[in-house]
Amino acid sequence: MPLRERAPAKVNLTLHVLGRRDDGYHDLDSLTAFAGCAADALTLEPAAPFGLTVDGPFARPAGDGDDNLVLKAARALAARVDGLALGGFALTKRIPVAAGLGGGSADAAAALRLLAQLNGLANDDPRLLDAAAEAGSDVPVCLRSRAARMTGRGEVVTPVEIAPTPAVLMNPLRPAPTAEVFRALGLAPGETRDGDAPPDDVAAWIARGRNDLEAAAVRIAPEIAAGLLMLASQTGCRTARMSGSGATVFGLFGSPQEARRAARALAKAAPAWWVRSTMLR
Ligand SMILES: C[C@@](CO)(OP(=O)(O)O)[C@H](O)COP(=O)(O)OP(=O)(O)OC[C@H]1O[C@@H](n2ccc(N)nc2=O)[C@H](O)[C@@H]1O
Ligand SMILES: Nc1ncnc2c1ncn2[C@@H]1O[C@H](COP(=O)(O)OP(=O)(O)O)[C@@H](O)[C@H]1O
Repeated sequence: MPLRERAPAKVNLTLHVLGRRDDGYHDLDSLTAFAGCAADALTLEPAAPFGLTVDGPFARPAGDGDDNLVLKAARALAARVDGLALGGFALTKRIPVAAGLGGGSADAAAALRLLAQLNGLANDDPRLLDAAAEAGSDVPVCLRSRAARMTGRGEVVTPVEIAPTPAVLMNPLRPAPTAEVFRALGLAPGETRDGDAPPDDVAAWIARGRNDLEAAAVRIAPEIAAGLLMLASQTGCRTARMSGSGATVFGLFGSPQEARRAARALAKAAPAWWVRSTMLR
């Protein structure tokens, strides 16, 4: 029987960029949450040879080659754990790719959880955390897949309690490559910006927050501005913002019914977009 894990989409409720480091990465401060029903599915068959098959609506852009983050994460863990038992992975790809939803990172984290289960490793085993950080900046926060404050390059993860938050996610199905968006932000190496301590109240943290990558991402994918306008003008959402490096935008609502109603209206108004209503936690 294969082992199974869900790999839920990540949403950056806030994303503040605090500076560009000399190693080319940016220091971030982000309140991050996870979608209840926008997720990839990953299985691991211990008896099968090491490898990966991919199916689902976004199988092609994700690819099943060596650069898939599932295999990259598995190799990063195998390099740290002598005699690590592996197996055959099968991924069903339902999260749009290069969308600011951390789909590849969620898959990498799910692969690490499956390997931890197979090999009897604890969730807080430092080798698991190191392998996650090597696989990508967003992978550490995806290991737990519950709301957290993410700082540093992404590797410093502090759990945050948030009330389950009804949301609509919408993506124009145009990729917004993360590195390109950070480049478009145009910070010089070593340049820093002041960061504020977030308010204790999570609702205020979200309401007063922002996504510093929004303007840079709009220059690369102008549809983002149209999505934000649709959310703000047509749905009555409390907050409309971009997730990660885009191009996914999200609206936050007072109730799941309002979110579902808005998702139906948006899917009709923008039939070429991927639209989902979900709870963020
Ligand atoms: C922006 C965020 C916010 O959660 O999300 P996405 O838009 O990818 O979902 C993440 O920081 C993305 O994390 P991840 O997608 O894992 O990025 P990585 O593979 O580590 O890095 C890809 C590239 O993005 C840039 N990068 C990434 C993270 C970071 N803190 N600073 C950066 O400058 C670098 O140019 C790097 O080469
Ligand atoms: N399992 C995977 N799912 C999606 N993309 C993947 C995966 N493995 C590698 N990639 C590559 O990683 C890049 C970022 O993908 P993704 O995680 O979807 O971006 P984002 O974090 O912006 O949503 C893409 O260029 C894609 O080709």
